Amino acid sequence: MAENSWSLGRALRGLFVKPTIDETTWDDLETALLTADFGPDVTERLIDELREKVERYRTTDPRDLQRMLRETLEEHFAKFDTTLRLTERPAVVLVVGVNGVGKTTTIGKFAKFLQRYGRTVVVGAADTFRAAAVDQLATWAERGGATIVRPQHEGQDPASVAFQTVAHAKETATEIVLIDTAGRLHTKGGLMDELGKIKRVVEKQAPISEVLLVLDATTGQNGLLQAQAFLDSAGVTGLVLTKLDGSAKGGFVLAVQERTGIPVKLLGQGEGIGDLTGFTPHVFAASLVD
Ligand SMILES: Nc1nc2c(ncn2[C@@H]2O[C@H](COP(=O)(O)OP(=O)(O)OP(=O)(O)O)[C@@H](O)[C@H]2O)c(=O)[nH]1
Repeated sequence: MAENSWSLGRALRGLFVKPTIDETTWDDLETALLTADFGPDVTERLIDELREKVERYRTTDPRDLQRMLRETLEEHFAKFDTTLRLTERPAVVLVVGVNGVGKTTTIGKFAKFLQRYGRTVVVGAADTFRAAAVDQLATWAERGGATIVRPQHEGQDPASVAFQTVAHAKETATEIVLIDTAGRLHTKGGLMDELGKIKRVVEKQAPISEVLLVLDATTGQNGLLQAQAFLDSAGVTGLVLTKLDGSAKGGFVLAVQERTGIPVKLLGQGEGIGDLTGFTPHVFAASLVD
């Protein structure tokens, strides 16, 4: 498997080839986990669990520790149900998040991802205040093989664009609706009111299957603070982490799940249309450790 920037592999290599587990092993492991942005709480818990397992199995072999680390991480990742719920027809997905985190790009990549599974997709441009943003979304929707419903004029009520997008999906039997929403308004209250209105209007026609919050993995804890209003009141059902490529913060994936209690459902790992994958605990844990 090709080594990812966020893999712990390099940081841990020296540790697992040593003849025996000793105190420096634990120090080095702690440093590697903290560096990878697991955060102090999760790091401490992981180290405690691993020390306990090493003791229970009476091993001093670092290769056992490597296997236990992989298994422990997988157990932690798998505590959350990372499956996308897209069984309704149409399945409506609201995509939320602050500006600049990669929302537009993610929508294009997600459309492509769904298309690869044979799904038809329409994108609704309900972030209606910047014409340039709508054009950019249109470009990404096209790359992703989706149609787009645009506002009829700049600043059109976002909820009415969302309504028209779901109506279009029903008329054309399009299976999945991805709705782009605004990342910033003058007040946070205004933004949440707008999202609430979009939801109410959409739900007159179809249930909302997922509310996906897009987070930039390179911003770590700070990005979570910026997204707090969404976490508090947008009814987020899943997280999308973007910009994991080039980031050394593989641990953020676990830290963010534990801190929010919300599963990571998609990972963005590049600027290309194909650079979005689902999140599979087993695969991710193996890529982190091996
Ligand atoms: N390396 C990398 N870059 C990404 C990824 N996702 C998005 N980007 C880049 O991040 C920048 C912002 O992405 P956008 O999709 O425009 O972000 P946005 O949240 O829609 O931003 P606004 O349009 O300002 O609201 C662009 O330069 C993207 O190419 C990713 O997974 N990896």
